[in-house]
Amino acid sequence: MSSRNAVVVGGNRTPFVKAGGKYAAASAQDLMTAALDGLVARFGLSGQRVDEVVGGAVLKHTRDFNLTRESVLGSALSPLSPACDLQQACCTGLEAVVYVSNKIRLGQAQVGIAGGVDSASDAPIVVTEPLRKALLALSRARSLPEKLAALAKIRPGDLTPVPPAVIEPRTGLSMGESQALTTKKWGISRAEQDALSLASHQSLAKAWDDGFFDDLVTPYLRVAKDAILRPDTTMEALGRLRPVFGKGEGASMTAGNSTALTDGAAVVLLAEEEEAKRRGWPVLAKVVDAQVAAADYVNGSDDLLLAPAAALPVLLERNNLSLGDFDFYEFHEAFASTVLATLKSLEQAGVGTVDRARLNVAGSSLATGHPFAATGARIVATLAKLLAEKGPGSRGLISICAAGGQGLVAILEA
Ligand SMILES: CC(=O)SCCNC(=O)CCNC(=O)[C@H](O)C(C)(C)COP(=O)(O)OP(=O)(O)OC[C@H]1O[C@@H](n2cnc3c(N)ncnc32)[C@H](O)[C@@H]1OP(=O)(O)O
Repeated sequence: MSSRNAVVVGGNRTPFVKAGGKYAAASAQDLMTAALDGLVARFGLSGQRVDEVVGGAVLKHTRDFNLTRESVLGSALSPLSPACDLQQACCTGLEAVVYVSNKIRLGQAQVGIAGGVDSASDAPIVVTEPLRKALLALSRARSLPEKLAALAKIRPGDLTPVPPAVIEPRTGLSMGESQALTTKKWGISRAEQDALSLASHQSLAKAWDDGFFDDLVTPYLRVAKDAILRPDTTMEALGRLRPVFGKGEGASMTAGNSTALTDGAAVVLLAEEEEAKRRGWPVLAKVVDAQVAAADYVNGSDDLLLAPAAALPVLLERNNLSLGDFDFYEFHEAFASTVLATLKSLEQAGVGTVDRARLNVAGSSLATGHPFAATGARIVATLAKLLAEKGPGSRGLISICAAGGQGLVAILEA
C-alpha cells in the first residue's frame, strides 16, 4: 500500500434545479464551468494548473466529446490543466473521485479535481436511425447526384425526433419501471418510501438552515439554494400523489418518492495529504477505498439498481470493517425504494444493518435532485464535511447505483 493519502480538500456545486427550470437555457458545459469556477474562487486556484480534472456527463452532445476539458478551458483554471471525461452513468462523479484519488496515491498527481454534470434540459435529441444513416451518406457525397440519392432515402416518418429517455437498452425499461419490479419483489411499501423521502427533505432543509452548504454550494443564475427541496412537504401530501412507475394495485412509486429529472454540476478538490497541508488547505477526509460490482439484471436474476449490495461485502472485508462501523451512510436515493431494497438485501444476506439515524443526514437525491453524473461529487463533498465536523477517526460509507446494473461503494475517513 502506498504511503501517499488522497484527501478531500473541499467541494463546490451549483444549486440543483428541476429540469426545464431556471437552468433551461444553460448547457451542461456552462454548469460544469460554473461548478469549477466556484471551486477555483473558494481555494484561490485562479490561473493555476492542477494536475488533472476528471468528470463527465450521462447526457452528452457529440460536440462535448471531452466536456470536462472544454469546461476547464471555459473556467478560471490555467488552460495547462489536463482534463478528461469518464462515464459510469450515475456513478460517474464518484468514479471520477476514485480515479483521481488513485492517481494521487500512485504519485501521478498531487492536486486534482473530480466531478460531474448533467442537464436534462440540455439533453441531446437523437434522430431516427434511417435519418442518421442518410445524413452520414449525405456528408460523404461528393456530387449532386450522390447528394440527391442520399436525400431520396429519407422518408417522412424518419424525421420524427427520438425523445431522450432514461431507458435500459437491453430491457427497454426505464429506470423507474425497472425499480418498480424491484419494489414489488422486495415488498417495499408506499409508506416506507414516502417516509424516506420526507426524511430526505427534512434533513436537507435543516442542513441548509444550519448553513451546512454555505461553503459547498455557489449560487448560479440567481439560484441560491437547491430548488427541488420542499421543506414543507408532509406524509399526507406525499400520500396523495398518484403512482407513476409500476402497474396495477400495488404501484407505489410517485414523483414524491422518485428523484426528479435535474440540472446541476458538482466538483471536489482532491490532493495528496502533505501537499494539501503545505498549501494550507483543509484536510476534510481521506479517500480510503472503493469497490465496484455489476448485477446480472438482463436475465432478471438480479435487480438493476442493487449492485452496491454486491460490492459492499467485498469492500468491508478488504478493509476489515463491518457494516455497523460507520458514523455516516450516504446511500444515493435514485428512488426511495432503491435505498430500502438495498438495506433489506444487505440484511437478508447477513451483511448487516444500517443505523437509519446515520443515513443521509444532510438529505440526499430525493430532496436535492439527481443530475446523474454530478451526484457522486455532491455526496463525496457532503460526507467529507460531515466527517471533518465529527472529528478524527470518523468514517463514512458511500453507496451509488447506476444504469447498466452497476454499483460503486466507497469509504471516506476523517
Ligand atoms: C441510478 C439512478 O439514479 S436511476 C434514477 C434516474 N432518474 C430517473 O429515472 C428520473 C425519474 N423521475 C422522473 O422521470 C420524473 O421526475 C417523474 C416522472 C417521477 C415525475 O415527473 P413530473 O410529473 O414532471 O414531476 P412533478 O415535479 O411535476 O411532480 C408531479 C406532482 O407531484 C408533486 N410532488 C413532487 N414531489 C413532491 C413532494 N416531495 N411533496 C409533495 N408533492 C410533490 C408535484 O407538486 C406535482 O404536483 P402537481 O401535479 O399537483 O403539480
